[in-house]
Amino acid sequence: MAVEELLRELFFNPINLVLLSVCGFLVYKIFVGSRRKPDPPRDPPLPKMKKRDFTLQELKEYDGTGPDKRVLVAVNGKVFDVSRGRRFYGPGGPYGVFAGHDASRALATFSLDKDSFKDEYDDLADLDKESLDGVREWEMQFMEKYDYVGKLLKPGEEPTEYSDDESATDTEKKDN
Ligand code: HEM
Repeated sequence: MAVEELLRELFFNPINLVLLSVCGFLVYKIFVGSRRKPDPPRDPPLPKMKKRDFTLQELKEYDGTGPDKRVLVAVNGKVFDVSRGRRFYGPGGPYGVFAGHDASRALATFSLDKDSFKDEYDDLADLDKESLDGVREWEMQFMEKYDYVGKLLKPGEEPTEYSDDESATDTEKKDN
């Protein structure tokens, strides 16, 4: 009986139905969608970016549609070069909405809704501790997988002057 109730709750509650459809769509995009057409020839990996900080506006230029197709995503105040995860974040990818944006709120709230992306700097001040812990965990995952390029600047914050030979790093050792 408990299983029956669970299934009824899962399939007849509209919120669960919406969540199930979103998950189904993402699984489709990640696994099935990418298999339908043969993989296009891989672009050679991009050279590492010179280290620099970004305003929210500057970040927007790196949405994967520029001449070098570079994709940057900000998570918890840090900007990552996610170009090697193009199948996730590139145009048409399941997480393509993150490209050139601050993905912190979306990751913290596990929502791809357009309300998760603000036009102004988002200080996440309204989020609870659990969501903020969540976004820190995502930040750590991005640190492990992608190159750290620089900071996402708060309004009025001056960009750091990095030395000429500093390029994006796999870890953030130089900042802490
Ligand atoms: C509930 C439905 C969802 C399902 C079934 C799902 C499934 C997956 C799967 C299978 C992967 C790993 C793909 C791989 O490594 O090949 C993945 C990665 C990921 N998902 Fe989801 N996802 C869902 C929802 C979301 C949502 C709502 C978000 C964010 C708001 C999200 C953000 C991510 C991110 C950032 C990655 C990591 C991509 C990377 O490695 O850079 N997912 N997801």
